[in-house]
Amino acid sequence: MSEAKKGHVLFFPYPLQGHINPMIQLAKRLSKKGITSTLIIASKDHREPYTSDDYSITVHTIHDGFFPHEHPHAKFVDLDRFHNSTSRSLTDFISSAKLSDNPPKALIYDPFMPFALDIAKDLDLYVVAYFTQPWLASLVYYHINEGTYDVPVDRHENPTLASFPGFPLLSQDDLPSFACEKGSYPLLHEFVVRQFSNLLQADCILCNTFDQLEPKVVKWMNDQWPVKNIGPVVPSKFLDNRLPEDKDYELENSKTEPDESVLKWLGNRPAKSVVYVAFGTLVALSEKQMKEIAMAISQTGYHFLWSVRESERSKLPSGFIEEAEEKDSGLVAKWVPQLEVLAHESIGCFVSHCGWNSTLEALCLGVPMVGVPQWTDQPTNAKFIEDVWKIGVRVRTDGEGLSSKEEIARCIVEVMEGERGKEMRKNVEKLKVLAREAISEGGSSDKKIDEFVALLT
Ligand SMILES: O=c1ccn([C@@H]2O[C@H](COP(=O)(O)OP(=O)(O)O[C@H]3O[C@H](CO)[C@@H](O)[C@H](O)[C@H]3O)[C@@H](O)[C@H]2O)c(=O)[nH]1
Repeated sequence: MSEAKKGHVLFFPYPLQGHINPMIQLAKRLSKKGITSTLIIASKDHREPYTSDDYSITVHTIHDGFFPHEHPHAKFVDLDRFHNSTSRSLTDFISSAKLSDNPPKALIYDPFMPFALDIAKDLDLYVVAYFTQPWLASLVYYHINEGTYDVPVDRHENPTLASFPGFPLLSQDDLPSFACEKGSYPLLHEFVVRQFSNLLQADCILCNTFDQLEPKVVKWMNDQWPVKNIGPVVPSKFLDNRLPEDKDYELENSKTEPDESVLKWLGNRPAKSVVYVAFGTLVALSEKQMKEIAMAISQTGYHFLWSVRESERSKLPSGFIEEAEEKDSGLVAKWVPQLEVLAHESIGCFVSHCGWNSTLEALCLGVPMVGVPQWTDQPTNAKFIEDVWKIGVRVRTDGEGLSSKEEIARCIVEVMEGERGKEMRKNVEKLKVLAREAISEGGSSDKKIDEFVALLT
């Protein structure tokens, strides 16, 4: 049962699934601790508000300035339009919410949208920045904003190792993609660095990580800002099980049924025998890279489950899906219940782009990884996966950023049955225990959530 309601909090996630999910998960945890939560999603499509009974979370859409016929990614290109229109919509939404019977006390916003902080401050709310990417990437952006790290003009000229407090030395390949060369991704570079432009005015800063995962980085952070690490906010069923109904990232009334056929297929495979491959919700690999991965998997001879979004399927080698089905060697699905899959005993390793949610999920479920990072925070996450936590390996690339089938196959075999693979499995099991402890009653993240709730009530 939920506690009696204590206060009302607005959540304002950056409108991408990988950012919305950690907000939903925090809202569920806060709701169980007595907070009423409203999730505000900036969108070009209007949807009537709906409430999830289980968690007292209401979801509202506000207009982001784009039109239904425009490409869903237009808002990532025309940043000014997104900023100006969404600012107006957010101001209107908060102003009218303040006149309601249960006015909000606080706004939890994604620092990808620093304008939300200014709006909430002007409207007299307690303002909370919630990072859904790890400190590993965010701190690099912070140092760029502060002028304490100068992004090189050419990543290949004079390659030096970048040094940041609490970090191992980072090569250009380990840095977040927006931070390894001046002029590459200029819009996105400015976008991620701007997160820190007004951050000091936030009343509190949260992050979806846990203290024991990045202890050196966290120690440095704690000396600078009022930070609370409240993660991992992976659904409770796969962690502490204190919210038994919290089985996935969705809210009750929009749930899609899990794809039983995938789990049934896994059920017929021996323990730790299947290679699971997935690249999250955004990454679009080149056709060449998809083919190298497909050939690598076939070459290793392991059973595989590959989640390939509809838009990516045409990049697979022709006949690949049919041959896998015929030989019963693998399954290509359009979308899989990833948490259920990673929790399945048949899974031996996870070939991943190292998005932060996927990384936390693998770690919480004790699955070693083969990292094929593509961009944004993924290279830095992969560096920690391989060299700091030692729970996986990262595939190397050639001068054009392509990983060959031989290299991918070598990494998969190493994790599945090499000596290092055994160590990785032990290390990931240890992190799994620490992750569970952090979010369980009295754990570091649970305490931080309680402290946070106390600030709001
Ligand atoms: O078949 C699938 C494939 C994915 N997922 C889920 O989709 C999410 C993917 O999230 P993530 O691993 O973070 O990848 P992206 O969707 O690519 O996330 C974006 O946002 C993240 C958080 O900011 C960043 O770390 C990434 O680099 C960025 O690409 C995870 O929860 C997965 O469980 C499924 O449930 N089924």
